[in-house]
Amino acid sequence: MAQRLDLDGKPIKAITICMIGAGGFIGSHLCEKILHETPHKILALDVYNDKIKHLLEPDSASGTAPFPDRIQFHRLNIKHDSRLEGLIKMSDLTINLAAICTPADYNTRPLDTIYSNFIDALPVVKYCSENGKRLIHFSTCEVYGKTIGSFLPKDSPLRQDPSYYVLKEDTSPCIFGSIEKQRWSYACAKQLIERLIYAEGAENGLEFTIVRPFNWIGPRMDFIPGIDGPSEGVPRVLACFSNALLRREPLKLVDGGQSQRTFIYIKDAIEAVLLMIENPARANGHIFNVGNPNNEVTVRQLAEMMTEVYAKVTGESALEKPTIDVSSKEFYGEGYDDSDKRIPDMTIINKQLGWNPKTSLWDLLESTLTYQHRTYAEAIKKVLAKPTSS
Ligand SMILES: NC(=O)c1ccc[n+]([C@@H]2O[C@H](COP(=O)([O-])OP(=O)(O)OC[C@H]3O[C@@H](n4cnc5c(N)ncnc54)[C@H](O)[C@@H]3O)[C@@H](O)[C@H]2O)c1
Ligand SMILES: O=C(O)[C@H]1O[C@H](OP(=O)(O)OP(=O)(O)OC[C@H]2O[C@@H](n3ccc(=O)[nH]c3=O)[C@H](O)[C@@H]2O)[C@H](O)[C@@H](O)[C@@H]1O
Repeated sequence: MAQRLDLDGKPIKAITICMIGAGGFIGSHLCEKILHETPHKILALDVYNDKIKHLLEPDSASGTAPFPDRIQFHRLNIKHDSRLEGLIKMSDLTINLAAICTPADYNTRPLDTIYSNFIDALPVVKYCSENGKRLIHFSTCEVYGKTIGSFLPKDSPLRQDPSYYVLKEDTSPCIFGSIEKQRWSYACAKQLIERLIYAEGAENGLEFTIVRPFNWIGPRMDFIPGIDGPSEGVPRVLACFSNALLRREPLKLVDGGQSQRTFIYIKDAIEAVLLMIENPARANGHIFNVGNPNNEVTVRQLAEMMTEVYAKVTGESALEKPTIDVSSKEFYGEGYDDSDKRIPDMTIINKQLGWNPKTSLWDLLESTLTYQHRTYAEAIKKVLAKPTSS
């Protein structure tokens, strides 16, 4: 492999990365990228490894594992495993991705959500700080909560002013709903761990980078209920809509699908993370928005576009009535609330890492839905063909 250079033209040394939550959606893509394009080694920690099996196990043709000396899987739960500190000590960098991060859990399992996103992350921060190890911690764009503009009257011209809705790392406030709105348990726990990491940096010199992903989507995100996850489970919107399309059921629009999101292709986003890994001098001490401000849609528009793309990639006609409205109470239960709009300001990541997203929403949906169809269509057909027991 040719010598890799950082953004300042200096050679990049091979490092060992302790990746916690490596078996998840983002972790699986990050492992692939690191193994294919860099010389770095990975200690992959997770309770599951289904999404990275192809990187760990011998392939049937050659009989050997693809990266035997570069990735080592450790099945462990960071809540209670004494191996954690040793693995962090053995590494140059720790990346923490572990979390409960599906909105259906925030108001129905608020204790698990808070423990997972705050309490369980504490030892990771502590071990990094005490052992002088660098940390890249995954937070979320949800820490911004609602936009300032959402509190203005509907017809206020100020709603058109970007300073009322564009979300900027060092100036935007964090605006959550009341405690009864348990939706915000996740955002609040993530906010507090961000503050703790920042304070460890300020008081004890911890070298940290905080990532705020804005709706990263792509293959391997979450699960399809009843196929590779619980039948009653509610994944994030990409998987919910994929599931409905695969089953030829209408896509459910929560409270009219008026909320807005900017979606970014996982492969674009992972490039930003690799730049952070390999350019510590430019990334340390920073909080980075990672999103695609050009891909904004309402959830209703997302449903319409996914329906159109799915028809194109499968050749199947769309349903006559492709969407159906549901109330948030019916869909998520009591205590749900929502972010109205999420547009990332890109100034800081542009300046520090020169990174920009590339893929349009249409293109990323085309490759993702092609993957969903290829991966799940047969399994869904089998499930639908089974007679239901009455
Ligand atoms: N996907 C996104 O767009 C997005 C957006 C904002 C924030 N994030 C954050 O990025 C991180 C990764 O998200 P993801 O989409 O890959 O989620 P994911 O659920 O696919 O991955 C998380 C992984 O962490 C593991 N994990 C959870 N608790 C653990 C524990 N106690 N011990 C060991 N492993 C544990 C899970 O098994 C899972 O494999 C999370 O912190 C999430 O809050 C993701
Ligand atoms: O991805 C992110 O950046 C962050 O935001 C997500 O939160 P959210 O975008 O609200 O979650 P989704 O499940 O992706 O839902 C997006 C929107 O679609 C709506 N939705 C979801 C599912 C569905 O079937 N129908 C539907 O209308 C939701 O109400 C919400 O308005 C999750 O909190 C995290 O994974 C993450 O931290």
